[in-house]
Amino acid sequence: MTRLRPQRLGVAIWLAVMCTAVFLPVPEFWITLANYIGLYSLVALGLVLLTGIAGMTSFGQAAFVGLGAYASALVTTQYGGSPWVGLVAGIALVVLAAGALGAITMRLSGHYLPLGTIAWGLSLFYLFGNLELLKKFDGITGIPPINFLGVELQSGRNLYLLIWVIVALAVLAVLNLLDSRTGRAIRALRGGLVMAESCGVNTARTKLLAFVLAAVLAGLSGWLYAHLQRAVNPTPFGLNAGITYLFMAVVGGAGYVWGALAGAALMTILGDWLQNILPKLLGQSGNFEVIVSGMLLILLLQRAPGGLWPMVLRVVGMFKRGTATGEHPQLPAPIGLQNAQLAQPLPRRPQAAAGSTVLDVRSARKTFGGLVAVNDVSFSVNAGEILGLIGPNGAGKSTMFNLVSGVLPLTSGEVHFAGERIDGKTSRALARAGMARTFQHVRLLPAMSVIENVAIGAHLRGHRGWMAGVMRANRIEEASIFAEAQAQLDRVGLGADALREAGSLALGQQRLLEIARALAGDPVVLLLDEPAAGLRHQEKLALAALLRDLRSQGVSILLVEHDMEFVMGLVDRLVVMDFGTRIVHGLPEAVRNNPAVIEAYLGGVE
Ligand SMILES: Nc1ncnc2c1ncn2[C@@H]1O[C@H](COP(=O)(O)OP(=O)(O)OP(=O)(O)O)[C@@H](O)[C@H]1O
Repeated sequence: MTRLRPQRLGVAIWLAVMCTAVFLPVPEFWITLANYIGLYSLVALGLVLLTGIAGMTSFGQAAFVGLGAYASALVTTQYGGSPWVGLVAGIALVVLAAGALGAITMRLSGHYLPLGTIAWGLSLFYLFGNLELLKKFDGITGIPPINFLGVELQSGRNLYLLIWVIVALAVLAVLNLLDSRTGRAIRALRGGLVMAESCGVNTARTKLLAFVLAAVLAGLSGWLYAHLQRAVNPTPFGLNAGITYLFMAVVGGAGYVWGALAGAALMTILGDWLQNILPKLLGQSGNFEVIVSGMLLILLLQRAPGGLWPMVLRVVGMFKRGTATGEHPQLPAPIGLQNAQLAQPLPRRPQAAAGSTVLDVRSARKTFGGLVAVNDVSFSVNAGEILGLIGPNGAGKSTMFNLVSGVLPLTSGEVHFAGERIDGKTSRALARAGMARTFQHVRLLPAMSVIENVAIGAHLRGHRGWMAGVMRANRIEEASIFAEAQAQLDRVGLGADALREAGSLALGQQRLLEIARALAGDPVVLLLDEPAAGLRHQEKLALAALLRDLRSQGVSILLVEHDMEFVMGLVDRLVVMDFGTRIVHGLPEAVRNNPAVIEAYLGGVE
């Protein structure tokens, strides 16, 4: 039996408390407030997924709430359908609309993305208000209540249980999703698209998925809203509401599932309390609560930039630290580690025959305007060897690395990998073909555990989708991916740190972690971009020892490095670049004594 993880236990306890509350003699007003918190939580939960976790800001979620609400209102009042048919119609409409809008807006980046969401948020609002079918700004009235197992959910008290069970299921679904192969891909978007793609994640599809799922949660909230209010009009689905939803997610802690609930509860209760108390204090009525709550929320965000939930976690952590042993804090074990006994070996790709050419760069050229950054450079990497590519600052090494790894297109020339021409292919296609890389400036997900970071590297070795993640139908695959990730961590010497936060590792360990992540993809060749940069002497020695080990296990490595001493005792062959040109290549000792190298490279070094 699977142990209940703290998060899941949290859902169970909280749901039990919420469900018991309705049977106590609590005032009707509290029930109404709790119902609205539930509805807002659903939308904020979608925003946590979309904005806090996937890193895409949307001001337009209220429009999806409106789509869910109007669809059910229309189905039930105009076509005589049941609210459940309305729910199906609403979700279908939201998926279609979000699919179409997301396909356009998710391509935007920077401030264009939020502006894009504002644009379609406004468009949908005015669509609701101008369509005769939807009774324009007057809206639709006479919406029937939901009938659940023969019971008409007429009152707020009746709907309360349904709302909170749906919220609990949604929280559980998002928690399950995030602890799955697709969830890690969504989280990887935050680490930069180049990193995610180099691990084989289809970033465009993953962004769209996050967008549609967030919209579905909003649509679900809209459906409940329509049957709670029994009337809909465009006002609650406008831009103001969109901003408020985003505020809820950010104030609660946009990076945390529980932050959605915290934010929705805080803003709803605070707004209501201020609305009651301010007229009494000020002796006059007006919308003062909007001004005061705005100021209070700014203050809160100043004190706690990550939102309310991280503050709660810190307080809980303080209590925990009292009993801690001084070890590094451990993150909860992902589902893949909890079911370790289910693990099966992941499929491995055929490795290249020893000595055969795995990577062949032929007259690669790259120009930036008039500057020739890489000038017809050729070299090859053989199976089971370490080839060093070195050169002084500005020699063109990074550009060469980007040409080989599919980040930059070649101006001319060819790159062949495992017998196939690969220039022009995406990083993702190269990952699929067996090329894995690390980054000059380490690119990890610092808040994620070490082992989950490595599991992202094995993305292409699994295939279960988001639904399997949500339904937990992925246990065997998750266990297999995590067994592989643990094996790679053991291989680089980080086995004992699997559940540490990746961001808490020293730089040298972070570089080892990147190598483990690359190895988790079962690569044919490993491309390392200045792995020794910024490392202390001991860390360099450990890294060199690891690379020697990997070579002895048959791994082929292209090592792009600035540090001459680091590569000398390590690589089998060296290629030296200067001013974009290959000036020398050969065995390390011969290269070291070559006058051209001494002049171009060592000449400038004391
Ligand atoms: N995107 C770009 N646009 C214009 N010029 C560029 C671009 N990228 C690199 N360059 C130029 O190409 C040349 C080679 O740069 P590159 O970063 O590849 O060198 P490097 O050998 O990796 O240097 P370092 O060790 O300092 O990273 C430099 O003159 C650099 O200014």
